[in-house]
Amino acid sequence: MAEFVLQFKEVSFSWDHDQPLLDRVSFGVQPGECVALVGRNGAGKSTLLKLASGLLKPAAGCVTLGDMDTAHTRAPKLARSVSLMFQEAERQISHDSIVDEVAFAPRMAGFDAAEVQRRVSRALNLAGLVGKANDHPLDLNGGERRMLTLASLIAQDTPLVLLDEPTRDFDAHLLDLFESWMKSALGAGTAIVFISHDLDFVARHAKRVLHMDGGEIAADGDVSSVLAHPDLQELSPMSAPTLPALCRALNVRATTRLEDFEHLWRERLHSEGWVLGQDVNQRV
Ligand SMILES: Nc1ncnc2c1ncn2[C@@H]1O[C@H](COP(=O)(O)OP(=O)(O)OP(=O)(O)O)[C@@H](O)[C@H]1O
Repeated sequence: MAEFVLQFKEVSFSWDHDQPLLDRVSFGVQPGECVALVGRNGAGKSTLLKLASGLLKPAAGCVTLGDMDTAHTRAPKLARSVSLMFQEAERQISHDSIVDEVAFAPRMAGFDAAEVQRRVSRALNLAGLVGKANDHPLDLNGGERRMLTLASLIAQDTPLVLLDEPTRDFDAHLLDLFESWMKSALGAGTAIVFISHDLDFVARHAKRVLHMDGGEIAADGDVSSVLAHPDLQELSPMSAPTLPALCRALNVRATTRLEDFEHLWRERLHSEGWVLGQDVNQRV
């Protein structure tokens, strides 16, 4: 079995020959990993996801999915290993009913009717679309259409899922459904690579963050080390997630876990001679 579900080896790509967009980018993603891709607008994040899906081919270097080189593997075979939600997710919807949209990928993959039915039911259930199976996708609002593309990805059931700003347009209910699906998919060993400008969402879910800047991966590490690093603001104008930003302002070691913050903050107050009571905090 391949060690990585996705690997970039020295990958370069440009839309315009005079201006390379990605310059010898290398990284690997293992089964069950949750990786966030962050960076300023135009850094090349969406392009990188399209290269990862095999929709684009590198100008130099290679992208592999398991043991398949995307440059030399046909799309139907790649589709068993990877699925992608576009930034403009509604543009990838092409059927007149929700159920047909979700059934399309498993049908194309050659599954029998019973398996297609099983996958569609599971996907509609996880995406909260059971009661709308026969509706037209145009009857859905923006967030629901994004959930419909998620349902199509769930029905595809690939070991690697790529998501380009997946939580745009979500209300609290859809975000809840989406986060539940994410946790269960990761628990089942699916690898997820997602782009997001919502750094609190990144801090809640990603175990690892790739920060793209200047055509390369400028930082690759856990959430606290990448998103709370002072260089982040210098690399690109992104504010840190709420908790690491608070830690920084209070001069407490950066963390993305509320329990850790509480512990660190109590330690700090204790070291400064404060006594913490139920109702009254006073200095001795
Ligand atoms: N199909 C295309 N043809 C030509 N240039 C493109 C194409 N797609 C993207 N680009 C250019 O490539 C650069 C990187 O775009 P990309 O969408 O990959 O960045 P991004 O980091 O995802 O940005 P954002 O956060 O705004 O979505 C931009 O300058 C963009 O204009």
